[in-house]
Amino acid sequence: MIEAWTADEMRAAEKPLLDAGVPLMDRAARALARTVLGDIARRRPAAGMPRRRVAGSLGSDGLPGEGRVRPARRAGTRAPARGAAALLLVGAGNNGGDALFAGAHLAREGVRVTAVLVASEVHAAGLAALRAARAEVIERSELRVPAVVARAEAADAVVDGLTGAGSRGALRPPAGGIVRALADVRAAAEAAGTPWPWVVAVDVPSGIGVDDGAVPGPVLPADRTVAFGAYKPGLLLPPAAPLAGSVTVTDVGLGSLQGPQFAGTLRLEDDDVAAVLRAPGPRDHKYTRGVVGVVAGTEKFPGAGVLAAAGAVRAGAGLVRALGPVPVTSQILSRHPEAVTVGGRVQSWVLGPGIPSDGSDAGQDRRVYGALAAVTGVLDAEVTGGVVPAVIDAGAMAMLEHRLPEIAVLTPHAGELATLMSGLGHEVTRADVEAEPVRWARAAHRATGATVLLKGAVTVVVGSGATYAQADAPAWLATAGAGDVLAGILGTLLASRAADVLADHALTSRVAAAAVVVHGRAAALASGGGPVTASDVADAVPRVIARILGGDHA
Ligand SMILES: NC(=O)C1=CN([C@@H]2O[C@H](COP(=O)(O)OP(=O)(O)OC[C@H]3O[C@@H](n4cnc5c(N)ncnc54)[C@H](O)[C@@H]3O)[C@@H](O)[C@H]2O)[C@@H](O)CC1
Ligand SMILES: Nc1ncnc2c1ncn2[C@@H]1O[C@H](COP(=O)(O)OP(=O)(O)O)[C@@H](O)[C@H]1O
Ligand SMILES: [K+]
Repeated sequence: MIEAWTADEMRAAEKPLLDAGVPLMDRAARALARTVLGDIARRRPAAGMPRRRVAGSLGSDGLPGEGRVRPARRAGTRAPARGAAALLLVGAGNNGGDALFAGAHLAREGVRVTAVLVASEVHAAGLAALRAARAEVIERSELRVPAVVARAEAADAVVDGLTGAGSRGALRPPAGGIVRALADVRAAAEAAGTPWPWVVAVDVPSGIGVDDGAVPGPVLPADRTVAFGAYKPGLLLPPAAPLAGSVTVTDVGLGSLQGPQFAGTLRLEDDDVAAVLRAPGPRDHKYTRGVVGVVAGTEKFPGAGVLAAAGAVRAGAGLVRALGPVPVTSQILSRHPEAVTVGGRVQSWVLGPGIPSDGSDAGQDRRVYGALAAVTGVLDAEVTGGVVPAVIDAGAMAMLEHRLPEIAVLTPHAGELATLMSGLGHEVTRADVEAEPVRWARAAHRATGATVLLKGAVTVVVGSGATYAQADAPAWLATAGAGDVLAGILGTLLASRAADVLADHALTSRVAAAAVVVHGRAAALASGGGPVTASDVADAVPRVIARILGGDHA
């Protein structure tokens, strides 16, 4: 499990260490420099490769004689980053201090380092160390944006040490102007397929909301972020998370300290998902494993029913009851003959994929209302079979009449969340939700009572406890029907854990996050770097679950 620490939690944890004289910044800077050196070396294979050295002249055949070839030096024994250029963007605080000390290490390794001081006062000891290592310094008073951009373009690596955990709001000038210019040039280079230096962010990409993942102004997207001590929430949460590139957490000595007291922002890893998945034992039978009721698909959109059923079946439901008009259920049966199309008790519901709320659905809306009565407990258990968890997707989100329990999971994408919240009296557009997904997912949880799973490149799950932020899927997953498969997978996981989530409603968000991981991993496995269909994703689910349960992580 990845557990993020907020800026305040980091400060509280580091204080006793700093008071005791633990050299946190020195450790941070060394780790940062090591990472930058490694990245530069990897990106300059010619410099890092062992080189055979030929002595004397060639033989008459044009080849050097064996005796005249000196053995290659082992890779890594030369300083592969020697002669490379690094540009440091240095802000006023400790984040800039980390960059300056790291720059001194880089300069001693033979890297040509230029530090751009973006504040009039920077970390004094760091600047002294950098000057002692004979790096070049561009003072705040000499700053010209075009010249900084030109330096960046000529560099092998850019180290972003403008702001870290002490950042507040959008980057102010001149940092903001420089970052906007660099981000624009980077975007243009990427669009044109031209090379651009490797960007390493110190602790966080400067300008992101450290605690909430906001992107209030310009941010230079990083290829790698070297985070000190722990992930910060903004490295996990959208929309900032993708700007961090790949995140390396460096232990600066906080490792043994207690983490956050309250569950804040979490990301599940495979071991955590394995603990949620319930593999059947010898005493299990299909009813103990969990029966999933699927009300999905209409004559207009039968495929959504097929895909939701596929997700449920492939994720290991004991039984899937697919309910709907014959033209839908016959298609589901032809693809999934193991499903049954008669009603009966279920341990979870999957409601809404492929059901428009325009009255054209041959009774699917009535089935959804009936199931929602079971989920909310507004009808007697003797009528409904009792309260069970549910996935409420697509059209079913427009049919809510009562406050929901946390065991109900709403699964909107940003557009659907905007519609849902607008219906509840909040003026909110899709763009608003995309700009502040966690804020609006939390608002939806408060307004409806349900667990809210907001889909996107980073999917967030919000209930009464921690916020989960999962980024397990390739962008190829953004394809029609992928959400229907997720609804089915989640229905099966909720059915298998129904007793647990009924006993502790707050567990629902963890089960939902686990379903997102299974779905994302299945997309990655099915994709292999290329396009996927929603059906491919469903087909890959059994292999992904086997790998996760077997500890053979996909
Ligand atoms: N917690 C840890 O374990 C460690 C933390 N260290 C570093 O310390 C950093 C935190 O240092 P600080 O508390 O000094 O904070 P920062 O270095 O993040 O930033 C504070 C400075 O940035 C300026 N600033 C803030 N918001 C700005 C904005 N929007 N536009 C322009 N300037 C802005 C402030 O005026 C202030 O001068 C961490 O991110 C990390 O890099 C490391 O040195 C050592 C290990
Ligand atoms: N850029 C992206 N990268 C990774 N996954 C994505 C991206 N965009 C969307 N997804 C995922 O693809 C799925 C799309 O689901 P949804 O929007 O409900 O589509 P549909 O209604 O067609 O099934 C969700 O699981 C979502 O998290
Ligand atoms: K930074």
